[in-house]
Amino acid sequence: MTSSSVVVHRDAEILAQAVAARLIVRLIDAQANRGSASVVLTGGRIAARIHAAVRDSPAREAVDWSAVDFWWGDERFLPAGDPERNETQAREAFLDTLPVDPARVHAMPAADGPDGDDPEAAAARYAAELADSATGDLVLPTFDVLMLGVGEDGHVASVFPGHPATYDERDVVAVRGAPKPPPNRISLTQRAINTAREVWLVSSGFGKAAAVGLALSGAGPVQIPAAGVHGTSATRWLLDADAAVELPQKFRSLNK
Ligand SMILES: O=C1O[C@H](COP(=O)(O)O)[C@@H](O)[C@H](O)[C@H]1O
Repeated sequence: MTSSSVVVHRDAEILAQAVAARLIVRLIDAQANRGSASVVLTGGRIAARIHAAVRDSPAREAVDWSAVDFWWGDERFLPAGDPERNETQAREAFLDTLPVDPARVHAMPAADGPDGDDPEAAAARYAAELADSATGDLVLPTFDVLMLGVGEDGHVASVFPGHPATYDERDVVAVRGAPKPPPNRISLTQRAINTAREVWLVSSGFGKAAAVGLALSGAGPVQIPAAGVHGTSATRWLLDADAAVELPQKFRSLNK
């Protein structure tokens, strides 16, 4: 049984604080049930605020950070340490301040990594790393929570509207010619995203309102990739009030 919900917070700061609190509790519960936890991080502006809120929360002490696997939903295919890499931003915002196990921080390969400037080979390498962490016949580990930002155009991870990634049968793909810089990226596909127990779509600001509204109004997953993702147990839309201004009426009445 999968549940779907929309929660609207007053502003971006409250949204970031609330998502950080949710994330900490989710990790605590996963560790209580299974001894470890697995989270997929996203990039972007609201993610940076969530990461900082986790870092600054006293409740972070309740998580065994050495028993958390960190994965990424997408990466800007740039050299290691580039400030535009989602990995660099997450490390600086919170991972470098927490007692994580470096072997459990699974960054996507960089453009100066073992595959050089070849995003297809880098994507295949990340798929292999995921498969190595999977159990039984699975080719992906089971993610407890997978967070996504939502682009103004409705993209999630680096799955952009109308791009081949929207109908790719693989779990990890190289993206070339992305409409948002940089053009070369690596991304989980919607198919891979949809294996996570919980998928959280986090969105802030008026610029996201149209995409969020379309995604929750039945748009197709190629036109609006955010419309094509869900968790196996829960799908949560976590919004600030500005991102929620074009929500369909049925969601607005629940979030007055
Ligand atoms: O480029 C990307 O953009 C999206 C959204 O970022 P935002 O700053 O508009 O919130 C992000 O989710 C994705 O991970 C990132 O690579």
